[in-house]
Amino acid sequence: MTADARLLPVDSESTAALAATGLRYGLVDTTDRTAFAAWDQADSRGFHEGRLSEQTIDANFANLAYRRTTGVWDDTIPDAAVPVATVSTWVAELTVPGPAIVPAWAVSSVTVAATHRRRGIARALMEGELRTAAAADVPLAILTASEATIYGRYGYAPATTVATLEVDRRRVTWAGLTPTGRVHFVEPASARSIVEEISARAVRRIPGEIDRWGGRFDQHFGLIAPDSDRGRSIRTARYDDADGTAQGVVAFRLVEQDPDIIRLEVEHFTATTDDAYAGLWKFLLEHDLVTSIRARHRSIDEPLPLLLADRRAVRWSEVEDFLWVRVLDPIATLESRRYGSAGRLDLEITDALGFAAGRFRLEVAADGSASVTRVSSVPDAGTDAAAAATATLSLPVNQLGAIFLGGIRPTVLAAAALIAADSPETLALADRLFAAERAPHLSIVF
Ligand SMILES: CC(=O)SCCNC(=O)CCNC(=O)[C@H](O)C(C)(C)COP(=O)(O)OP(=O)(O)OC[C@H]1O[C@@H](n2cnc3c(N)ncnc32)[C@H](O)[C@@H]1OP(=O)(O)O
Repeated sequence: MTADARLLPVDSESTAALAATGLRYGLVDTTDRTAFAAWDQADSRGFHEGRLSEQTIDANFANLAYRRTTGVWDDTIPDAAVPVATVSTWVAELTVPGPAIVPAWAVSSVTVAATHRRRGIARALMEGELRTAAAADVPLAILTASEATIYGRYGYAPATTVATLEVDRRRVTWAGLTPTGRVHFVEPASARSIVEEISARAVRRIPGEIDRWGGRFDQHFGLIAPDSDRGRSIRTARYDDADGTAQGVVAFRLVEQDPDIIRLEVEHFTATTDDAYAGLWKFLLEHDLVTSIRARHRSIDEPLPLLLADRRAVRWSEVEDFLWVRVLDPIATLESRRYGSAGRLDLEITDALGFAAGRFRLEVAADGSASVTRVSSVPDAGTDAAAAATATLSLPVNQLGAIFLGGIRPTVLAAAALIAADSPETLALADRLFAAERAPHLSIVF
């Protein structure tokens, strides 16, 4: 794999397709602040956000310059320095069941200007980035989607689910374990100075999480504009275990909707242990005067309700698809994770873009490790008795991405006719194999 994906040239096929319509596809020089600022403003406009302040551009320039930053320019428009389309990508570390880590081509900032939409620009960019990722030997691509209808056509499918959690604090009686450590209020800059190390440990425990970048913590902790109303409203606290080692960080703000209704909004929550998880939640719930606590992008199998005397004090809403996965290399992708049981399964994969198409044999050992080989798509029973006898799951590449992290069972996808198995036993085997140690969860938008 390339050491610096940022510098790989843009895909030649997409360059030619866009040039045929008078558009120029290229990389942004992320050492050039002026060029980066034009791209950053286009990205913000594409997401219907306001003009970025110089302070925000400075922060993005400092934090996001490591990414592969691409744009499409139309030299015939008045403000030709501002791209009419944007995408940024980087090689992230995705945690997979095991847990283990696999490099993933993270795709973000996909925008096309309202003046240039629906003429194939996004398709050229999405397909171009997939070809670049595959050529760089990155086994899969990932994204979080603004709409659920955009990315299936490129071979992505949702692999994790998130929900918003809201606690009615007046109903709370703590009934869970007694945390062994202590919570300390710390200033945001102090929390920021320790969170990277704590977060690195936390995300490696949870399939579906990716490694973080500094700017995301700055946002959560209000440090991009610390003197703004939002910056000043952020409170941060640290959880130290019984030995005094920091094991968690939380950032939150209090929103007064009415003198009698005060909501505590969780902006950031990292815990590396069950003890730290309980300690930080107990602390948040112990805020007198607060009526409710709201946290977005939480896992659907949070233990929080089980720590309270009245589990219905916790309500869930906005249960949505979150991390989308697109497999490019089935062998490297499937071999990167551990499986729920031993067994052998053939996967007959279709892929309109060609990357992952073929028949692949997944053989899982007793320790959950896998070896994957490409086998003939048309097995000859005479010469390949194993292929003829092997349980076979037939699926489009999207659905391979869906089941990869163990977030949805093959049986459920088969019930929706999205995948097919040669027998009910094959489906049951696929369910057992792809089961993960916990529900996969990504807790940030990117
Ligand atoms: C990972 C992320 O960054 S998620 C963020 C995505 N971006 C946004 O939501 C910002 C606002 N939206 C936009 O900027 C644009 O509308 C985009 C990027 C979603 C689409 O850009 P366009 O250049 O118009 O798309 P393009 O013309 O290439 O369309 C390609 C295909 O996607 C379809 N499509 C495009 N946008 C949408 C949409 N919003 N919903 C459903 N289908 C869509 C098109 O119909 C077309 O279908 P087909 O080729 O299968 O017939």
